[in-house]
Amino acid sequence: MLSLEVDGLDVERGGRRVLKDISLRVAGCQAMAVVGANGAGKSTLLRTVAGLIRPRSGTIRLSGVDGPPFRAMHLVAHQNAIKLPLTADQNVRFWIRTLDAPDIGDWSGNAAEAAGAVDIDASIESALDRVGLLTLIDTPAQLFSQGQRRRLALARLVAVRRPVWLLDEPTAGLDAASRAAFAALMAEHVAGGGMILAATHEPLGIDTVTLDLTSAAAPSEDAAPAVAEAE
Ligand SMILES: Nc1ncnc2c1ncn2[C@@H]1O[C@H](COP(=O)(O)OP(=O)(O)OP(=O)(O)O)[C@@H](O)[C@H]1O
Repeated sequence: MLSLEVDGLDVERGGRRVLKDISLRVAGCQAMAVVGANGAGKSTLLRTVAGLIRPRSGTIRLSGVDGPPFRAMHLVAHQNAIKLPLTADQNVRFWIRTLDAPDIGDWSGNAAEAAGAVDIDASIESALDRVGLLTLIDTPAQLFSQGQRRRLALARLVAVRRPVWLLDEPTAGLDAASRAAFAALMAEHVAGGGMILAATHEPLGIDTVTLDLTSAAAPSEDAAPAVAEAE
């Protein structure tokens, strides 16, 4: 059973305590919205769970997948991580070739996918279609608007199936129709056994449990630990 458990996480950045005693539990089929004021530590939490920041103390345990945890996760951060001179097709093709991880096991129950039996061209088209970019498949990303660049970044989630989505303000810059389409995508991911941990300032349009980091932004010694449990 897919499960993410974070216990007693303390993180310092620039010599300052940013997260203090954060604990959370999320299982497969669940989504958690991480909320809080600017600077509360939402991005820091996602980056720490992704293994990009070493915590001062605390534990992060992902169970229910084979192989190293980072290969089971997608982090879509503020930076879109797309290659501007490449077309939409070439960007998605690059992700499939570099990020595909058949060694994480059959977490979604799709044995063909887990065995790597996928058609790359079909995967690219389907991913771009899901984010409304199929008509721009051969257009270089540098000609895309900011919202289109964000949608291309999100296409990675469809093109390369990974069970844990760490999303940093995923709907920033998206219009209403794109937000609704992405909400449908997140709902499908969760219904298929996946997990979402999303930092956000706005409702995601799916069922979530909430972890509010506001109290962690200026921790005092007697502050209650921030704990969220997904039921
Ligand atoms: N690279 C860094 N070096 C030092 N301090 C940092 C760094 N990045 C962030 N911080 C500090 O860590 C704290 C938390 O930042 P973080 O980006 O995690 O907040 P956030 O809740 O995601 O904010 P926002 O809602 O504005 O995106 C802030 O006080 C910030 O100044």
